[in-house]
Amino acid sequence: MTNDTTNQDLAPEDAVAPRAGHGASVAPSGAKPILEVDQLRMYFPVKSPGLFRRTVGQVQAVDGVSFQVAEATSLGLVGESGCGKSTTGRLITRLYKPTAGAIRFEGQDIAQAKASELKPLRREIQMIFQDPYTSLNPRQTVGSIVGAPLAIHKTLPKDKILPRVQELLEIVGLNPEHYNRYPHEFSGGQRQRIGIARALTLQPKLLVADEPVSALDVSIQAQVINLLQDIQNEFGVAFLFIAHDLAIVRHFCPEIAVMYLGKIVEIGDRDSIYKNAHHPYTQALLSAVPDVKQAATGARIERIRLQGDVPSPIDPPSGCRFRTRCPIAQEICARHEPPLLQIGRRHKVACHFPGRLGQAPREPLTAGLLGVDAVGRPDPGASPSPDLVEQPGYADTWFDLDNKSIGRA
Ligand SMILES: Nc1ncnc2c1ncn2[C@@H]1O[C@H](COP(=O)(O)OP(=O)(O)OP(=O)(O)O)[C@@H](O)[C@H]1O
Repeated sequence: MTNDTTNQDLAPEDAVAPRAGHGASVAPSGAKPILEVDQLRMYFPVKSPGLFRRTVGQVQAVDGVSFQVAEATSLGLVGESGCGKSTTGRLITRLYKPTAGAIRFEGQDIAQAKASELKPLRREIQMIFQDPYTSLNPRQTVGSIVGAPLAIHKTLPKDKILPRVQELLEIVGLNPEHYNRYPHEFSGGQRQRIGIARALTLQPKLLVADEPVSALDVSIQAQVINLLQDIQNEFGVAFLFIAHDLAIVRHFCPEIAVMYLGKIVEIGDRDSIYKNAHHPYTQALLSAVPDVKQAATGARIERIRLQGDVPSPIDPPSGCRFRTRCPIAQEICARHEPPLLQIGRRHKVACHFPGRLGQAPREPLTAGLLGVDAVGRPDPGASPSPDLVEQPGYADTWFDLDNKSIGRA
């Protein structure tokens, strides 16, 4: 069995596009955050070759990232390869211990929790991996793969494990009688379903899905996304959904964070990101999303091709990390890192010149807040605003760029 679309055992969602009932998901208003990430940092040491292996530098993989994920909803984390998405996911599941920052799960900071304290947490937060070929042990049957967490955590008596495994296989659209088969007997899409069943075994409250469909055939991707949507609707699981492009998370995630070189450059609800992006990097990513409607009206924005490569996170550019590839960068961008400013009810952007595509302001909007002049030199008559401390989530007031005033919820 290697082809999902010809497999009779699959759930009947063979359409590529999200099927009826799978309209874009909406975040419930006022939902409580289940996860709060606050100024999270992960620096990997770079060692010299040879016997003594001294630390000669640091890979700043994640550098001061803050966001919230509300209960039973999804945050999409998007950016090019190497921007720190997977590291963020691995920090939240505590496969890595962060260099600094807080990870509050249901209000409790787990960032520095010890191994013994992490055991109960492993039930609540689970991960779905990108590659369904390498993430399943080829020598174990599907039954033992999916049932292993139950055996480890001793949550069920032995004779109840198989019925639970079969129930889980059914939930993910696989034949419950196939529990004694091996991973190689399944196609890529089916293996990813096995990985999803395994992640669901302990009824987690949060799933970190690290590019869960990127390794799958395009025709299978929508089926797996529909399955994740069904799981969210049925069990109320929250998702951190990691993806490298904005097309994949569009229907699934009511809220999206865009990362570049270890930092969040823009975060907001779906409309703010897809219809009202204010960061040149988000705009470039969006210009690569095929949009049928825009193409039909002839209004499709031209593809923005960014110059050069992503710089090394060992030695990132000064000031704004995107400036070396940014089409609108000016002097201030090399001198100061732009703060992640709230510019709408649920919209934040980290740019000195935030604006809709082609409408960036000429003067930096951040100069006054940073206490500097237009090119970023210290302004003797000004001092940095105390409001610049970045918080996860959104405040009740923001900088309304259109009206040049304070907006209020
Ligand atoms: N264990 C590690 N040791 C050293 N550097 C690492 C380690 N893991 C990741 N990095 C580096 O950290 C940066 C961020 O990597 P990460 O895998 O988080 O990015 P990503 O956006 O998920 O990329 P991809 O989509 O390619 O997985 C990269 O420069 C990567 O080389």
